[in-house]
Amino acid sequence: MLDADFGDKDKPRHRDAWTRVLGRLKAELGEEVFSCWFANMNLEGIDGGTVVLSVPSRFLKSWIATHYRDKLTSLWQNENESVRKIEVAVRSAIRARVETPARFAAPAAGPIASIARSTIRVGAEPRREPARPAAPAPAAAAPAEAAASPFDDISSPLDPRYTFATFVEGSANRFALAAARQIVDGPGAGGVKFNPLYVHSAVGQGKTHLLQAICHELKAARPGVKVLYLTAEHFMYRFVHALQTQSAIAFKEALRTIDLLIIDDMQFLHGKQIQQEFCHTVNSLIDGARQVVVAADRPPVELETLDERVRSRLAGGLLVEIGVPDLALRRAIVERRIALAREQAPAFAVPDDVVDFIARNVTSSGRDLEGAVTRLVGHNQLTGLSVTLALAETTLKDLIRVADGRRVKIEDIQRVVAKHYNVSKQDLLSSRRTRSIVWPRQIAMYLAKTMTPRSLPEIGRRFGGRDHTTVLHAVRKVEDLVGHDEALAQEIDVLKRMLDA
Ligand SMILES: Nc1ncnc2c1ncn2[C@@H]1O[C@H](COP(=O)(O)OP(=O)(O)OP(=O)(O)O)[C@@H](O)[C@H]1O
Repeated sequence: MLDADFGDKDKPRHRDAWTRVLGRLKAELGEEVFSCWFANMNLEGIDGGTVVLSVPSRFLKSWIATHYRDKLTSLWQNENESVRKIEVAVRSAIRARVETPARFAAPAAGPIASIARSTIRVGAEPRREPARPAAPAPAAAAPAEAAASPFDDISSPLDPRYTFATFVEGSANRFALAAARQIVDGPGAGGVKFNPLYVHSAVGQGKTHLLQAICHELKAARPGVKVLYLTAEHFMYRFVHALQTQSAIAFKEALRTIDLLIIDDMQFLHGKQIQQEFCHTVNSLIDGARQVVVAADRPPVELETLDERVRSRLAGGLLVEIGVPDLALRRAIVERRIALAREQAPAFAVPDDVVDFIARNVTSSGRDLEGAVTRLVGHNQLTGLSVTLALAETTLKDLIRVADGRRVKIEDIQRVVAKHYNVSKQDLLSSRRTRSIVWPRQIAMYLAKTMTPRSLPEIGRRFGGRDHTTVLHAVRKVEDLVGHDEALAQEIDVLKRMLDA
C-alpha cells in the first residue's frame, strides 16, 4: 500500500522533489528552525495523493502536524499537483507497516548532517513570532553593558531595546510593571514574593518587552544572579536537542541551578514529556526559593493543551493581566516611539494632530502603535515628504482598518445577541436558567471570547459576575456544536457579520 508509487522509475523524481521541498523549507524557516524540526524527517513514499513523511518521535509528529502541515502540503503541491495531503508518521510505526522500507533519506550533506554538527550554542531565533515592525534602534535606550552569564549560550536572544526605560507605564500595565520591578529585587536576595509570576495579555501588549526588561536590569545591576530567558519554543528546542545529543541530564541539572527562569509565549509549550520536564523544573526552582516568570497570551486556565499539573502550578502564583491600552497610554507610546526615532533621524517631526490621530485610531496594541510610527518614519525617509495628517491617513489606512475590525465590544455583542434571540440584555446578565435564555447567553459568551481580546474571567465578570469556568463551558459547547451543525455555523456567521458591520 505505502509503496504503491514507489516504482524504481519514480524514485529519482520523488527524491528530487523532496530535496527541493527541504531546500525551500530551510530557506523560509532558517537553518536553526529547520534543523530543529525537520532534520530527522524522511520521505517514506507517495501513496496516490498522500505524501507519507516520517519522524523519529511522537512529539515531533504532533508538533509538525500542528504547525507545519499546511506549509508542507503547499510546498509539495508546488512539486506535484496531485498531492492532496501530508501524513506524518512515527518511524517505528512505519517500519512495522512496511515490509520492505522504501525510504528516501534526506540529502547526505543536508539537514541530518547539520543537526549532527549543531551545538547548543545558537544565534538565530527559532520562535514562531508575530511580525514585529522594524524600528530604529534607540541609542539611549540600550541597557548598561551586562556581564556575560553562563546561561547566555542557551538564552533566547534579548532585544536591547526592551528595557524598563523604554517601557511606557499606563493604567493597563501598571500592576504588571510593578510586579516585574519587584522581581528585580527578589531573586537570590531572599525576597521572593510572587512565585511564579504569570503575565498574560492579548498579542502585542508588551509582555516580551517587560520580561526582557527584567533580564536586562538584573544582568546589569546584579551580574551574579543567574537569569535564563527562553521562549517556550526555545525551551522545547533545547530539550529536544539535549535528548538528541544525550545531554538531557546535564541540561536539566543546569536548569535547576538558575536563580530566575523566564519563559515567554507559554502557549506554545507542547509535548507531554517536555511539559513534564517543565513542571519538574518549575517545581524544583520554586521549592528552592528561586523565581519563575511566565508570559502567555491567555491565563493558565485557558492553556488547554497544557497538562493539568502545569496549569495549576502556574495558576498558584501571582496572575497579572496587561489590558488593552487606553488613549493616554497609546499617546504616550506613540510619543516615546517618535522620540526614539528622532534619536536616529533628528529631522523627523510629527505634528500633534498626527500623534492624536494615531493614538485615537490605532487602538489594539503597542505593536500596532509602534508599526504606525515606523511606517511614517520609512515614508518620510524614502520620500522626503513631511508627515501631515493627510499623509498619515493614507499611509496608515490598512492598519486602522485592521485595528477597527478588532474593536468589537462585549456590550455590542450582548445587544446584538439579545435582539437576535428576542431576549433582553438584562436576561443575558441575570441568573435565570431557562433554555431560551441560557442558549443566547452561551452564544454571546462564545462571541465575546472569539471576537474580543478579553479573558475568560473578564467575560465572566461582564456577564453578571459569572465564574470563568462557566464561560469556558459555553465556549467549548458552542465550538463543538458549530463543528457539526451547519445551520448553527451560519447563524454564528450572521451574528459575526452584524457585529463587524
Ligand atoms: N507599554 C509599552 N511601552 C513601550 N513599548 C510597548 C509597550 N507595549 C508594547 N510595546 C511595544 O510593542 C511591541 C510589542 O510588544 P511585545 O512583543 O512585548 O508584546 P507581547 O505582549 O509579548 O506580544 P506577543 O503576545 O505577540 O508576543 C514591542 O516592540 C514593544 O516594545
